[in-house]
Amino acid sequence: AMTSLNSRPFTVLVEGNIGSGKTTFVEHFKQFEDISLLTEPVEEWRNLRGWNLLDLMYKDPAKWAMTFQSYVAMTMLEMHRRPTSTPVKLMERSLYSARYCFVEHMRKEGTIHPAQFAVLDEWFRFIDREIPIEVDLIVYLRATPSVVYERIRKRARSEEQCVPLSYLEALHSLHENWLVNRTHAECPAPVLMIDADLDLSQITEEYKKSEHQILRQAVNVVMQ
Ligand SMILES: Cc1cc2cn([C@H]3C[C@H](O)[C@@H](CO)O3)c(=O)nc2[nH]1
Repeated sequence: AMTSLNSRPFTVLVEGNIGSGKTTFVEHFKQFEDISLLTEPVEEWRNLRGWNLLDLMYKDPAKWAMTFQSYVAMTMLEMHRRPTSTPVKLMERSLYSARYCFVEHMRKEGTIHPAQFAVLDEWFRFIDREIPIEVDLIVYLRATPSVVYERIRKRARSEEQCVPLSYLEALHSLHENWLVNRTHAECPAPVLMIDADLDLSQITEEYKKSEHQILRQAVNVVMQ
């Protein structure tokens, strides 16, 4: 296994809409011993001391979105800061998709009150200013909203069955703003786009494209 010569691992964020295949993508990299995989801690959000915050949020967003997003942000910060012994670290989602996609949408929709947004945004700014979070590459699983809508229905994660297509379209636009139009300067890492509309049989070829990018860049970092 490659040993990392410098203090921190080559860090890759895996980003994309609900149902775009992030967990499947991350698990594809289980085959590499030099990569640590940090999947989205959905089970923590579904059971915090017995409370299913994900379900509470979907059932009563006005009451629970703020609580849910503040816990999500904490779990994301923990993942960003989690030490890994491998030269490469792959993370599913991030504090950036939390702020620029989900919290941003809830602010625009009024699901989160402006005063609640101000508190969350102060937290994000504080973390961005005070806590070093390094990102070297973002893999964007770019999918059409109608495609992920169908997948969510098939996947049948109970809390998500009420997710309307309009929500997925709004989240898609926010991902496009962030990762294609690059409207947020706080996360300047290069973006590698994957066509996530492809179904499982075809997508392995797409993964290979990113494998090469990730491992080659990782070797560069390690050999620096
Ligand atoms: C960073 C971040 C991830 C994330 C996921 N979610 C929801 C979308 C999916 O239904 C589920 C798992 O990604 O959690 C959310 O509402 N807010 C989030 N913020």
